[in-house]
Amino acid sequence: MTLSARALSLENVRFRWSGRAAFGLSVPEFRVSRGESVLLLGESGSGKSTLLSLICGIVTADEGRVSVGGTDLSSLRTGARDRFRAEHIGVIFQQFNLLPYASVSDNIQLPLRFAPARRKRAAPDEAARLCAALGLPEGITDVTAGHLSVGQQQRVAVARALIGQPPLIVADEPTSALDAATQDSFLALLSERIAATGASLLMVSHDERLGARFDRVVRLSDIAQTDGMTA
Ligand SMILES: Nc1ncnc2c1ncn2[C@@H]1O[C@H](COP(=O)(O)OP(=O)(O)OP(=O)(O)O)[C@@H](O)[C@H]1O
Repeated sequence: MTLSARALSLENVRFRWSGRAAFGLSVPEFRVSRGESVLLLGESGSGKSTLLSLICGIVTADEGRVSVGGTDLSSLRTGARDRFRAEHIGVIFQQFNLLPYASVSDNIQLPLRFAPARRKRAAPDEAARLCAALGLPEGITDVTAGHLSVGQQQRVAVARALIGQPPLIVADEPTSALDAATQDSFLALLSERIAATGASLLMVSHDERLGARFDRVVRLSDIAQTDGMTA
């Protein structure tokens, strides 16, 4: 398999947060193939969000290489990295990060503002279609995001990650606020939508029970060494 066939590849990566309680993470090798879904398990404070920040180019590795779709993120300057992320990665944050005063439709379309190629791929009614596919009620696109239930916010965050079909979806504990039954139906919906676009999914969680819905389950401790204060 050629490097460009990888959705994601980390090689000999080292990263350390600065500051007194400096936490360091090193990842000799980690890869995700195109179309593959991977659940990355780790305890709270083990470095999962740090790893996702490296993968999204929010922070850059001190050493080694993080490549998304064959592009080495450290070869891009900050602005170019932000645009690259908007074009190629759909991110679902732990707290969803919706704009509370903006409509559902504007929230979903937000990444398209910074990503012309992704914008071109998105059909004019894609926000509404994604909402329908994710089981949100008709007409919700005009509702202000601050008025939504937690479960609805979560679906809107997924629609925002999926719009314009980015090749990699990255999710940080998106089910932590849900009960077990809702978690399962949410994950079923997420997997189905992602399979429909052929994207790869990397989700991090501390919850082993979610594993059945993924092609592969990886423990952070199997791919990374960490040091420093972790609490
Ligand atoms: N912006 C930051 N600046 C400095 N240190 C940080 C920063 N973000 C995280 N850390 C440190 O990195 C370590 C790992 O945190 P991280 O959030 O990556 O773990 P996690 O596995 O995602 O935890 P959780 O499951 O609780 O979200 C912690 O010691 C934390 O204090």
